[in-house]
Amino acid sequence: MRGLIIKSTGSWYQVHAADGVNYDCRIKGKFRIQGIQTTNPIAVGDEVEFELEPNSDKGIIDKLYERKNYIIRKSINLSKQAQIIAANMDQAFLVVTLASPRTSLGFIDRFLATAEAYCIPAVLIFNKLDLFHEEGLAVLADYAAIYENIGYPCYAVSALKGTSLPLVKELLKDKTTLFSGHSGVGKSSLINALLPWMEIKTGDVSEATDKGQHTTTFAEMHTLPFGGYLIDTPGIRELGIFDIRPEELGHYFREIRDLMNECRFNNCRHVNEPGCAVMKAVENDDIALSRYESYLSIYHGNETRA
Ligand SMILES: Nc1nc2c(ncn2[C@@H]2O[C@H](COP(=O)(O)OP(=O)(O)OP(=O)(O)O)[C@@H](O)[C@H]2O)c(=O)[nH]1
Ligand SMILES: [Zn+2]
Repeated sequence: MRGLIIKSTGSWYQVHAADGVNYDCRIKGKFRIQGIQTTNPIAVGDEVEFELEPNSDKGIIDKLYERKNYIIRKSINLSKQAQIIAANMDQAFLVVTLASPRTSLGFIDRFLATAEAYCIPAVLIFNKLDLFHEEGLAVLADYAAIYENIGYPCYAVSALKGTSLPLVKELLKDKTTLFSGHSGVGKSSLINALLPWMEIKTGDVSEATDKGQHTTTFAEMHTLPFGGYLIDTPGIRELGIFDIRPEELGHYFREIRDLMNECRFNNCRHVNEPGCAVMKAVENDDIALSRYESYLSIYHGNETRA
């Protein structure tokens, strides 16, 4: 039977099958992504084929269907190993805030570059709108403009007051959506406000995440009653930029990608080359300086964290 992985604990997988029932399944055999060693072969969002064991309601997964996309992160303690966080997403929402704890533009740009690399359309949700007055609203509009100008939809919402949440709900309908955001931006509050029956824990306490324990965190997939799925990534602070070679990075900044053919040298790094169309666009304010700075920061391997 064909099914969708909706939960994974590493050894057991919950499969939502074509008959509408959820089955607990194990894996048989090896599932490998070419060239990447993974600590978990299958993740939420994966489409699989499974068979029930004789006289049992438990199943064995024996086939993994090709993925449309997937996100992985490096395991810090096991070099070269990666963990697949989720697969087959239609879109990724990054919940951010310009209130406290403020999301840095560098963090946003890193996320967007990663989403580009994984071929997942990204949307920015600016939360805590209720805390802004005139001046703050102007800053918010400036920030949103940076991203809307390069084609990323932006929504300003308040999880607390419910502002603009129907719009966000509409975007979730019939789609598989990944929710990300660093601790304290109100991601759990937002999910609870959108889907009150889910009762995800919220609070100011952020669990002390020891980087060595990455392998114990799994994404959670929730079925939406109005159609679609929401994938929450608790404890995952950022998607990480997995093995993007510096010379590829320009491809993952949309506005840089659009201009790179106009640089004098076809191997231009857009760092200090003469005749660089990207640097010229930054000078002319056609490319936002903050975006270019993020490009340079990632290019030079600067691991700035929000
Ligand atoms: N003013 C205001 N506060 C909010 C809003 N959304 C969330 N908060 C507050 O922000 C804090 C963090 O909210 P959470 O929903 O726990 O944030 P989170 O992003 O899930 O963070 P973790 O639980 O650490 O992953 C809480 O004190 C919330 O009450 C909002 O729209 N407006
Ligand atoms: Zn250039």
